[in-house]
Amino acid sequence: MPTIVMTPTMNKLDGTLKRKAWAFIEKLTTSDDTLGLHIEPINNSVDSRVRTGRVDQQFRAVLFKIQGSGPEAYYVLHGVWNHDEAIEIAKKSRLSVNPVNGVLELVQEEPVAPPAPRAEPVQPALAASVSDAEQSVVSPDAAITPETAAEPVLRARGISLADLTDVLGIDRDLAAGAVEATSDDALSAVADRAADQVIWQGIALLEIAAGSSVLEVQQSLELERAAVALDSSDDDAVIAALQRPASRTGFSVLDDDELRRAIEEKSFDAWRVFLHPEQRDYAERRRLGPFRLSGGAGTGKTVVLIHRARSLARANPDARILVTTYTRNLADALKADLLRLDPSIVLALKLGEPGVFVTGIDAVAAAVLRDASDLSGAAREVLGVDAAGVAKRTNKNEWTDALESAGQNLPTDARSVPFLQAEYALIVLPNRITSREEYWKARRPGRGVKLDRAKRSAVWDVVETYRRRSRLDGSIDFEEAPALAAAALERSGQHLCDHVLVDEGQDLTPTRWQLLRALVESGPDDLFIAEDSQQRIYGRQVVLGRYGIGIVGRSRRLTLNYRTTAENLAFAVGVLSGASFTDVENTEAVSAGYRSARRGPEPLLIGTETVSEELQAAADLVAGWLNDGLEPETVAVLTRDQRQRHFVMEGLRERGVQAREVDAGEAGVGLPLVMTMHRAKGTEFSNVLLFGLGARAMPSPVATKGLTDSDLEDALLRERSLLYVAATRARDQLACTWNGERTRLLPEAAEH
Ligand SMILES: Nc1ncnc2c1ncn2[C@@H]1O[C@H](COP(=O)(O)OP(=O)(O)OP(=O)(O)O)[C@@H](O)[C@H]1O
Repeated sequence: MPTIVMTPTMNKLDGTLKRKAWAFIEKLTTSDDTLGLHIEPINNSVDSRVRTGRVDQQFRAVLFKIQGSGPEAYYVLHGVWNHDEAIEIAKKSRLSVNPVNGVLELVQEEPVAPPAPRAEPVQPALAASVSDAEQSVVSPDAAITPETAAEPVLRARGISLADLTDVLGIDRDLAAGAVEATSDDALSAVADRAADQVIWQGIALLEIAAGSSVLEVQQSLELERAAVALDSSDDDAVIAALQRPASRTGFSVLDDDELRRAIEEKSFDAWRVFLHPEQRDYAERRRLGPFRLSGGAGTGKTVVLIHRARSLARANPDARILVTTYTRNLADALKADLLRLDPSIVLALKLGEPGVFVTGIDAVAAAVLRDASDLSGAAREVLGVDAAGVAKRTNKNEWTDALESAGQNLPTDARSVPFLQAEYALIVLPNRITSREEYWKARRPGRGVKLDRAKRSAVWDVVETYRRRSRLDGSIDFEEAPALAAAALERSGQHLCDHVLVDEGQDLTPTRWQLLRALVESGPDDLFIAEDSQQRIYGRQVVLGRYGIGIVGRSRRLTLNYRTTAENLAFAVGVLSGASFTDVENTEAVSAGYRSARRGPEPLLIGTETVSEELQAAADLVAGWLNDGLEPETVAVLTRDQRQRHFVMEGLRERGVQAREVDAGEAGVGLPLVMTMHRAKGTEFSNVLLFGLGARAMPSPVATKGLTDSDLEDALLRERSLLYVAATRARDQLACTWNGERTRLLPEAAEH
């Protein structure tokens, strides 16, 4: 059976043609002699290995047959086109091994785009010199005087043509275009052009455009020099080149299972097969201890986590692997993605059994508590009581009631439910404080409000009251449950997992981290943490080192955004500007260097006078998108809270636009969706409308009411992050509406 190698173009077919193309591939997998496939070479083609095959009367597949020294051929599928176009494309397509780095490329002998202004050969040594670069700056038709001519962007950064061609292996014309670019936009445009030709070169130039050095690009794409000169005409060299990490951004050798599924589904998800070398490395390389993968929204952290779970499961089918995250909706989505990546993966039915167990972190706590052997010991250690009811969760109002009944002596800056809840979750529980005396002595780093002994006593009065009431009620709260579970595990000396992988780690609270730490023994591949501190919309900033999770030196960041267009990304990053975020290692989180592989329309910003006008604008936008032919479920309207979600649903309905209100559970298909920004975490849509971005609605008055100064600061940070999360859900078109004054969290941009 021949080996089938896919390129991304094979996924761009629609309708009947798609069906026929996959039927063609299916036949090809059995034998290339199959009657009717008409696999034929093309006269006068630049690559003698190119073939066309008959998809139907009108369409032809263009493919390469690589025989090599093995018994079976490799078929590299380039794409499917109308007969005449296919012949033209086949004639000029060449599979070529990059002479600098051994990466496989599919190139067109005649460039599709007009040649860059400076196409004549340049001696690499000379190209690096200033005089040469100066000559090449001025395009013949640009009326720019030497005084006004802008300096090429890359020259200012000390990057020469030779760096791009001879060190990185970038095509000479593209490299010439890049070194001549006098603005970031012009440089990005060259990167876009490169991506249309050879994907890895597009990524390399995008990384350069975003500020990476030549060495950094070399490392990120694993572009070390080819050890031997590779000969493109040698089939075995081509087959070897397929394995280079950067080749795998544009070519995927499907294994039997993947191929069978792709044929069944008549497509394959790019994220399943075309990983960036960095993503592949983070998914596959074994680590000596906890590993943190950070990165902006849409950079593929979840994709890496899912690939890593599979890789660990494949390496040891008996391993007990936990994949978890903060909310149940997200855990369900992770499970669905894991099964999409690999339906044969063995899911564990219970925590602690071999296989991959996917569930929300609170369900993990509940599962541990259900089976814990020494619950009373854990209750004594954490809560200072002999027994705790672990099946029931404490009512949210208990803190308010405890504050009212025992908070008379509290200082003003500690007299709020959010303050007390945070003090309990960040200090009391993780330190297992069970007495007033212990609380007096506790260290309280990062808590803002200073508390002397008397003030601490006043806080403790409320904590004690809260605990007493919960005990009478027979309940524990959502912070206590993981604290107890962690203590129970520690007392049992048992580790229920061999590997724990956490998504959206920034939202986890200290006791949840303690639980994760207790689930898995410290050692190789114990914890893999995907997180983005700038997307923290729950909980408080946490420093992992305080909970036995030492990451030092095992932290990496992804920066290439696969989801959002450059326009939406710039807008979303603008939401973050002016605020400072601290990550789980207690260092400043940065958003510099994020870049997008895609371009699209500018975000639409629509301010109206009245709320009814805003609803009308929303209804018009959504109706317009549907009229343009978007699949309804790829359109989402996001709101700040549930009340507004109902309001928008009603407003759209009154204006003739049917939509589906999404809360917990699956989003469903067939209608545009309306959900809160919180619910939208981890999802993505083609077009997204952020409704209600007025100054009075965001920051939310409810979320910021009655807070102490430092709590308010953190709440405002979370509001900003929430808007960032919401804005980064759009793949293509982002729109924002408000009535009256707009929120100050929005970055400055033109109104439409
Ligand atoms: N190598 C890849 N090739 C193609 N698509 C990719 C690749 N990596 C990620 N993607 C796509 O990019 C999008 C974002 O990926 P993912 O959800 O993993 O990002 P994330 O960093 O977890 O985002 P967020 O923080 O917003 O949840 C998804 O549509 C995913 O399929």
